Amino acid sequence: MGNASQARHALPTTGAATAGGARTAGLAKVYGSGDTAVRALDGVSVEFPRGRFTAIMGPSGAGKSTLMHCVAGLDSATSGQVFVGDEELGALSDRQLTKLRRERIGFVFQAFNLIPTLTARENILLPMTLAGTKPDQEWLGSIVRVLGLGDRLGHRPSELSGGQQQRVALARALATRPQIIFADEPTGNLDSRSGAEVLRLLREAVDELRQTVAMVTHDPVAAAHADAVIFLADGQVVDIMTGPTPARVLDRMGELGGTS
Ligand SMILES: Nc1ncnc2c1ncn2[C@@H]1O[C@H](COP(=O)(O)OP(=O)(O)OP(=O)(O)O)[C@@H](O)[C@H]1O
Repeated sequence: MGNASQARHALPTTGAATAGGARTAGLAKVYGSGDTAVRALDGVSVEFPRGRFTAIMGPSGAGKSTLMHCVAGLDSATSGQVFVGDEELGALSDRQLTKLRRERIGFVFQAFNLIPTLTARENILLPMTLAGTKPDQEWLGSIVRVLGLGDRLGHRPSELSGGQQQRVALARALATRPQIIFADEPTGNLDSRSGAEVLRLLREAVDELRQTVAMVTHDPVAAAHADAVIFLADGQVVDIMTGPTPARVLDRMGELGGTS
């Protein structure tokens, strides 16, 4: 894998790749009402800085998925604000939000979510096929090179290992040069070797392709690949750890009451 600064020079720089990451200001999310209301997020102000890899951790029910869904525009805030780049999501119409999600946000899921009848190449190009836009061949070439998918592009998901399928899913997320990629337990369905490979590639997407990544995980080893870890508990940010190591993350999770 080439030298990071060389790769940076070799890559084209377009608007989407250089615009800001995402952030929230006083974000609150309440599900339901009255006696059954659940305050899933309670005044969360966090930043997912451009070109950085941020992990989100916390005990079960802490609000990790809710935070990710609100920042990704999949769920609306009850109060407070979410910004993707300069765009405040609450100010957008449904149509604008759908467009922003399609063009500026990438998703990587635990379950890969590839279309079984399409080849790896067709899966990677699917967001652009749906949007009727042309792929940037230079950018696609960079992605395929970094992810090591060159000899797998003609295969269908059933002909690929779990790790290879997740690499295709990551390539699909990167293909539109999103402003931010959300990864939800991306190694949850992988053996430890394939999981480590996917984490290394997420790291390279940040270091070599200058992408912004936010990842929800329960795994301290996975979180240690990030530049910073946001810890949530009961819908609030209780800590932000920079330069995480598995041991420090594990300790902090222990204090918060468990690793899941
Ligand atoms: N659609 C919903 N309706 C009602 N309550 C919800 C809904 N989604 C989440 N909640 C509640 O909001 C709180 C936060 O849930 P969330 O899924 O964000 O937590 P999490 O940290 O991702 O948990 P886990 O690690 O178990 O996935 C929980 O109490 C959950 O039960």
